Amino acid sequence: MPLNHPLLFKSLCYLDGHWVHSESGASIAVHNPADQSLIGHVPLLDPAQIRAAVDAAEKAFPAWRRASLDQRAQHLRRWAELILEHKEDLAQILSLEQGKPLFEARGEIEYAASFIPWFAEQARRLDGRTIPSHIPGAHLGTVMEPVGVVALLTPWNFPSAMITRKAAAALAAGCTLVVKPAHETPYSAFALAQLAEEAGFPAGVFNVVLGEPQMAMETLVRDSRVRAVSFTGSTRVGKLVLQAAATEVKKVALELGGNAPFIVCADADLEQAVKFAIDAKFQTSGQDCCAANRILVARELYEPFLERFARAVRELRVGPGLDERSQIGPLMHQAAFDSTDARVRDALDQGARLLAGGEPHALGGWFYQPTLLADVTPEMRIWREENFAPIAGVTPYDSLEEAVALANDSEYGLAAYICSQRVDRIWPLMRQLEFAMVAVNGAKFTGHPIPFGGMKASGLGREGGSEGFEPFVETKYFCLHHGQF
Ligand SMILES: NC(=O)c1ccc[n+]([C@@H]2O[C@H](COP(=O)([O-])OP(=O)(O)OC[C@H]3O[C@@H](n4cnc5c(N)ncnc54)[C@H](O)[C@@H]3O)[C@@H](O)[C@H]2O)c1
Ligand SMILES: N[C@@H](CC=O)C(=O)O
Repeated sequence: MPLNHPLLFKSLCYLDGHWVHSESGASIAVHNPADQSLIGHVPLLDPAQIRAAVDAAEKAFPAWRRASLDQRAQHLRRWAELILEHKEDLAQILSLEQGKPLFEARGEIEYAASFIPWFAEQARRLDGRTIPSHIPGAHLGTVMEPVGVVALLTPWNFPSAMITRKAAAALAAGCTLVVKPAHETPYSAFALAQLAEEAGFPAGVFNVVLGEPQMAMETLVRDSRVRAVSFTGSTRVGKLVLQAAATEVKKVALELGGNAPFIVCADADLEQAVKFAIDAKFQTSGQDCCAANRILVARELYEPFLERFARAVRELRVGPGLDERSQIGPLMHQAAFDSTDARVRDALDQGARLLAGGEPHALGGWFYQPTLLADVTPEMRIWREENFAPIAGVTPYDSLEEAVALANDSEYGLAAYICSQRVDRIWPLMRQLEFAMVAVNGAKFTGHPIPFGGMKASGLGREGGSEGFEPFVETKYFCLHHGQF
């Protein structure tokens, strides 16, 4: 792939300011999900090399935490500038390895960069407080301290933004870090490390490792020097991270799966609701934790909504992410493709009505037709499981009470959507939904200033917003006995 900045395409891990191979020689192949062609091989480090990354981060921590906020912010701002300067190259790399359409890849790079200056600035407000004393002759207060070395474990669906959303907060707070990206999409992580190096971060502050996933996670999480772990990925693996962290006592932040309900109220503007549903369901080709997976439509609007929605789904253009015309890319791997098809078959076997798609796409490989299934019921896999694919399921409801009960019928609690023009409906609905983020009349709601996260099996903690510092800082209380003068 011709890049303006060829050094951004790196096939090595980044450890203590050096680009390293695996000492054991182990590596893993990375494929383009659009055609399964080989992109390259990347090193799989062994536990000793992963511990060496923690050594490096530990060694770099004292100087990094002592640096002034402005010194840290200077590196962070330069990193963000470089990311934006090389947006096109980064988007090409991202689309090549992840498969998302280029317009979304460019959007992800802007999104990824946006967290960095924001946290650099927001760190100015990591202030403590004074406490009116209950002890005679003592002065009481708090200061915020960085926790130390942190491990950041990230998924393949947002290979750049899930790193910067964590790393910007951790670095601005004064922590040093080890990133372990998904092995399906390591090149975006290595490119971010290359730009971190160019931005002048001292050696050891920012490290990127890869290894066999469970071993790498356990090596990092069970290391007592790693004081916090921030994980984004599936609920299944999130539980493993929580178990591993339990052997140590450390901070854990989990950003996990979702199964978003999308409620179309009887008063909704139909055309707007259809557009909003297309955006909310088919972003990231449906491989998005916030994807609108359970679309609930008031019975009186059900058939007109389905007719318009089916037309819009059929118009979605499927193709390789690197083709500028594509709106929907391939699924990430064979397992995702197989489970997508199995969920469609299961829904059809149980009586769902097929209104669009329903088959593997003619492009072959891991492309699947954008699919619309009506009359979906809670017994179907497509309802119960996180539906990480370009497949929409729609269900009618007869009362708002029923809509709330259906919406909350999920182990997940990440994002939810409401379409209505009536504030007397929106407000009570918003309050009753057991979801941590609710978007009303629009699919775009994420961004650097918001507390992104989930309740129930969707996670612990929040990322972005001022809440995003929480995993990376400790409140230290002091009691200074100064006598009576
Ligand atoms: N809540 C959020 O902010 C958010 C954002 C993006 C993705 N996600 C979720 O991520 C999931 C998709 O991403 P994914 O498939 O990469 O998730 P995943 O859980 O399979 O992988 C996430 C990370 O865990 C590692 N991993 C995989 N198996 C492991 C194991 N057995 N032990 C230790 N580590 C392991 C992977 O290499 C990767 O780095 C979806 O569930 C999606 O909803 C959530
Ligand atoms: N869309 C989410 C990522 C979920 O997969 C985000 O904005 O962080």
